Amino acid sequence: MEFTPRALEERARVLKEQLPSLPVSLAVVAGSGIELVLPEARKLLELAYHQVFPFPVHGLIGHTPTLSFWEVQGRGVLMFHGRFHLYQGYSAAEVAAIPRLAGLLGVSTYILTNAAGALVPTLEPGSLVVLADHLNLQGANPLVGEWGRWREPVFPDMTHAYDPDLRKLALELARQAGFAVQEGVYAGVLGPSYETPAEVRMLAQLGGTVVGMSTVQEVIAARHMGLRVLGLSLVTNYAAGIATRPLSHEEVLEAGAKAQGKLVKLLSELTTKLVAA
Ligand SMILES: O=P(O)(O)O[C@H]1O[C@H](CO)[C@@H](O)[C@H]1O
Ligand code: HPA
Repeated sequence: MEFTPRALEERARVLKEQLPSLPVSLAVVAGSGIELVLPEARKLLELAYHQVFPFPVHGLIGHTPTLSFWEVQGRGVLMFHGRFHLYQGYSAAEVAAIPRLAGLLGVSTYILTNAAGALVPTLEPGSLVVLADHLNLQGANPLVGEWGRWREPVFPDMTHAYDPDLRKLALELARQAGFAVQEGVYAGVLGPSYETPAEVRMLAQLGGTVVGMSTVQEVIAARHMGLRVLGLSLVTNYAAGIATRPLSHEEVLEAGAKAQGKLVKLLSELTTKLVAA
């Protein structure tokens, strides 16, 4: 069955009845190998994605597909553990379902994390990139067709897709959490094969800093929903041709696990600051 705006709106209505009745201000999405918890907050509820999204959900290694609901200073924070990717066969609308649902549930700020490859040799694995912009090279857009007509604007401006104030705050807090951190541009490709060395050189020449197979559809949909967006790329590996050994998803997951302590610290600080704002 086709996934329609009506189906998502109906699911949001049902979820609102199931979720604790706290004002929800923030959603956080965990990328590949990134396990997120909020040590100083209370987890009030956890739902499997098949209970959350009105389309068939199939998993991917490195993602535990659940939505958890946390209470932080009397406010609700949604944590999406795992995302949908075009290369898994999901449509652009399904990939964009996470920010759209978050928006329908009342979220105003959308923080996404992802695992990404470094397009430049100076960016070491383990470091963090606060996204300042992106290149959508996936040949898809979640606003095509009826989803684009679902709400205004039909032609959303993407000049400040990644919120400048959130970027500043994230840079400061990431340093405090112990990350080597810089701003950069996310090159979003389709995957699931990793890039060739020639593609990596091209992406760097196009202005990319890191490369990954997610994020851009979500960010377009989030901006269409009027959400403020913060994008954080954990550099899990050097991209092909810069790396001295073959790329693997296992290496990506390992790098996520290694950075977990710092990521949890950063996300805890960010959520505390943002719910209070
Ligand atoms: O972007 P996330 O979902 O973190 O995952 C990244 O890691 C996977 C490749 O190892 C791809 O899915 C890529 O996009
Ligand atoms: O090198 C990469 N390329 C594409 N996606 C990725 N996700 C993690 N690392 C990579």
